[in-house]
Amino acid sequence: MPTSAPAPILSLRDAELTLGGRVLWSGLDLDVAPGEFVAVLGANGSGKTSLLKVVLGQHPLSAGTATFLGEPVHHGGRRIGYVPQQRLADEGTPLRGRDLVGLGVDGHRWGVALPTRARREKIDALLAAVGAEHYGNAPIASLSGGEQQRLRIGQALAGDPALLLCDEPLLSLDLRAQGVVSRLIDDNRRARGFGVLFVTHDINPVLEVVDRVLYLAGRRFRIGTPDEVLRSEVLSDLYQSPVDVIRARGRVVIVGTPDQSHVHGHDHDHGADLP
Ligand SMILES: Nc1ncnc2c1ncn2[C@@H]1O[C@H](COP(=O)(O)OP(=O)(O)OP(=O)(O)O)[C@@H](O)[C@H]1O
Repeated sequence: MPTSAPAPILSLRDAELTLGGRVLWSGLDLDVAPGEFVAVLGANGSGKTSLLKVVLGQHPLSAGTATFLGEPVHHGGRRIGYVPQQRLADEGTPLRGRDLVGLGVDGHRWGVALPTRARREKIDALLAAVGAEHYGNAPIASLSGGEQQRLRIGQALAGDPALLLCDEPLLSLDLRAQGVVSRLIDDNRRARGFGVLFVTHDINPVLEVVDRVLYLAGRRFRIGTPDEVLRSEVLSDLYQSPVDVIRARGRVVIVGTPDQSHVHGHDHDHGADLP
């Protein structure tokens, strides 16, 4: 008997987003299945972060629908984890690693505090899930970018998300930490079955773990596997100008997009992230 595909956790239908009088994208159809890892790529200003904000109920669509677990998306919806685009913690912040994770635990209790011991055990379990048990008591400002990102992911997992939204979580991390954080998200989505919508300007650190890519450019988009989307003819058509996609040593390099800073694959070779 044929088995039917599981219902998507997130569905956008004929979705259009207008911000500041400008249409960022339109006609967007996107389904994210349970456990699926979707990377969101595209030029600066193409509306990647804004897509996450639509899912968070912070930006209303100008047309179409967006549903999460069968209900229209809305602000403050439960079971969506969010790792925001943020720089490293300020020097002098008094928060320890476990306090950061604890904010996630408390944030999902809707005013009903957990007993102290249960709360501590939950935080310990989350620290272990992200491999951060050794620095739970360290002030977060003393931790590396990769260590802080682990804690942020632990915080985002506190609400048992069905969907994890990540906005450039690898920014400012070195190559090794990018690999560690990517694997951590991948391991947890496999173990816990949540879907992932992962905004990134560089596909390479997650190329091996993504199921599909959503590429936004010039109000339009393409969705498919990396092999289907990251092709010269597909991106040239999307950008309406010649773009070359080069595969070299397992990496994808995209050359010729109108947005000059958006060149995948060059940045890490030089050990620095482009903005
Ligand atoms: N609240 C808002 N009101 C008006 N315009 C906005 C608002 N939020 C974002 N924008 C504009 O919408 C466009 C898309 O922004 P967004 O942050 O989604 O792009 P992005 O694809 O994530 O870009 P980047 O790769 O540079 O982070 C930008 O031109 C931005 O200035």
